[in-house]
Amino acid sequence: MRVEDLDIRELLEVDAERGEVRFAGRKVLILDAVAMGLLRKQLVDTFGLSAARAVLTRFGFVHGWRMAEAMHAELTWDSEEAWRNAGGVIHMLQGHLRLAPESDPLSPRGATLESSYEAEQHLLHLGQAEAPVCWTLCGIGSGYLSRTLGQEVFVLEDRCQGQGDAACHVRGQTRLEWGEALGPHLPFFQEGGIEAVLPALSGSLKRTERKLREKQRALARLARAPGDPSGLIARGPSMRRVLDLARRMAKVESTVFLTGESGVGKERVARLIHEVSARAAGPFLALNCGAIPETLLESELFGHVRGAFTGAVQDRPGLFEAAHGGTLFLDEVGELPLGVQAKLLRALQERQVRRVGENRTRPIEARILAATNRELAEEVAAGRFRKDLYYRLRVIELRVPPLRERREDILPLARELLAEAAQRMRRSLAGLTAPAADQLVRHDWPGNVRELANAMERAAALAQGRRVELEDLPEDVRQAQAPPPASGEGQTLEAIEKAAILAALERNAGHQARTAAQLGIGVTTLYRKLKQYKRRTGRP
Ligand SMILES: Nc1ncnc2c1ncn2[C@@H]1O[C@H](COP(=O)(O)OP(=O)(O)OP(=O)(O)O)[C@@H](O)[C@H]1O
Repeated sequence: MRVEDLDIRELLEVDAERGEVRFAGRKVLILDAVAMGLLRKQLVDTFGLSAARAVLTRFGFVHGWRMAEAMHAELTWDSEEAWRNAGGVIHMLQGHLRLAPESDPLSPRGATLESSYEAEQHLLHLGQAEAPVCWTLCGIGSGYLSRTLGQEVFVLEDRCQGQGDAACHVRGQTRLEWGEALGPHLPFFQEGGIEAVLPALSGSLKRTERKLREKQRALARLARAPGDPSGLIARGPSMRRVLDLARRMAKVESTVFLTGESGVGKERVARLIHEVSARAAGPFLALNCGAIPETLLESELFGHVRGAFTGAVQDRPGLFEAAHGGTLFLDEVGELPLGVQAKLLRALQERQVRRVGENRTRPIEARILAATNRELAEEVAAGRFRKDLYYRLRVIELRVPPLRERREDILPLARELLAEAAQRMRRSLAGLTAPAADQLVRHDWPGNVRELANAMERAAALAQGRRVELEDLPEDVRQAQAPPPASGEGQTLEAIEKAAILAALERNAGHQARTAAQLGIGVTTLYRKLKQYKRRTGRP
C-alpha cells in the first residue's frame, strides 16, 4: 500500500445495525466540531490554559499512537516510510486539518497546516490566542510519529492561525534534536503531565501573580512616597529598625515571633522576612489561628489521612507540609487551644509532623513565623498558654511598635493609604489639608495602620474638594487632643524621662510589662525608676 492509494471509503465503516463506526478497524466516534470546541472552552475556563493544553496534548497523543497501530494492523505498507507518511493523510481524512502539499513535519522545512479544526474552534470560542493552540494536533502528530519511528518524537507548533498567523506550522523532532527548546513544552506531553503541570503551574502562577501585585504596589509607593523598597512605610527610626531586623532575621532559619497590637503590620513584616529570605521562591502561607474552629485546626495544620474523622474522604497534607520550601505564618498564635499548642511545640522541636489518623511522621521543610497581639506572658500566667511553647517561640522576638509610638510614620502612611483608596475609587485627590494632617498626628490610633487605612478610605469617599478636610475624618479622630509635650523648656532630662514614663504607664492602664516593652526598657528598670519617684515624692 502507498499513501496515494488511501481511500477514506475503505477505511471508514458504518455499521448502522450495531450503531458503530469504525476507522481502520478501530471503533471511533463522530463528534460535532463545535461541541468539541465547547469542550475545549470548558477545559480552559475550568482549569486554565496550561492544564487544558496538557489534557488535549495527551488526548491527541493517544489518538495518534492508536491510529498508527491501526494503520499497521489493517494495511500492508510498501515501506515503513509509507506507513509514517500516511499519518498526515489520515488525519486530513478525519477532518482535523488540511496539509499544504509536500509537507513533512520531520523535514527541516516542517509541515504547514492550511487549516486546523482546532485553531478554528479556539478562535470561535476563546478568541485570538497569544501562543499556538493546536495542542491536540501536536499530540496526534507526536503520537503517530513516535509509534511509527519507534522513538519519542515531539511535534511543536511555531505559527498558528489561532494566534493570527496565516497558516499553522509544525515540526517534529526527537528530544535530543530539540535540545533545550523542548524544556517548556515537555510537561504537556509527559505521562502524568496533567498532575505534574497542574499543581506546579497553578502554584507558581498564584505566587507570580501575588508577587506582581505586590511589586506593582511597591513601585507605585516608591513613585509617590519616600518609603522602604518593600513597600512598607517606615519613616521613623523605630519602624526602620524593625525592617532592618526583619531583613537580618530573613537570613537565618529560626522561628521568629512577631508581637504588637492588632493592625500594626505584623503580617506585612512576616511577608518581608519571607520575601528577602532564600525561601522567596517558595510559598508564603498564613493561618489566622483564631479564625478556624478548634475541630478543624489540627487537620488544617498537620493534615489528615482518609477516614481519620467523618468527612475525611481523602488524604490531605496540612499547612506545615504545604509550606514546603517556603514559610508558614501562624497569626494569633495565642488563640490556639492547649491541645494544639502541645502538638505545635512538638512540631517545632522535632521538625516533623504527624497527620491526624496516621502513625508515621513526616519532616517539616518550612520556616515558621508566628505572631500575637495578646500579652502572651499574661496568658501563660493564667494557664491559657503553655510556658514551654512561649519560651520556644520567643527565642527571636520582633516587636512591631504601635502607630502612636512612631508618629513620624502617620502622615506618610496616611498619604499613601489615601492615594491607594483614591485610585481604587477612581477619584483624583491631591492630599490632606493642614488641619486634617495635624489632627491625624494627634490621634492615638488604637487600631493602628488598619484603622488609619479605614479612615483614609472613608475620607477618600467623603472628600468634596481636591484635599481631605478635617470634617472628612472620623469623629474620634477629630476629637483627639494634642498629646502632652514630650519635652518642656527648662525641664531636666530626668523630669522629661519621668513624664514620658508616667504618661506611658497611664496609656497602658498601669500595666508595667507592656509599658516597659513600649518604652524599650526592661521591666526591672521600670520598677526601679517607679520606686525612685515614689521615694522622692511619696507617690508615683
Ligand atoms: N508600614 C506599613 N506600610 C504600609 N502599609 C502597612 C504598613 N503596616 C501595615 N500596613 C497595612 O495595614 C494593614 C494591617 O496590617 P497587618 O495585617 O500586617 O497587621 P497585623 O499586625 O498582622 O494585624 P493583626 O494582628 O490584626 O493580624 C494591612 O492592610 C497592611 O497592608
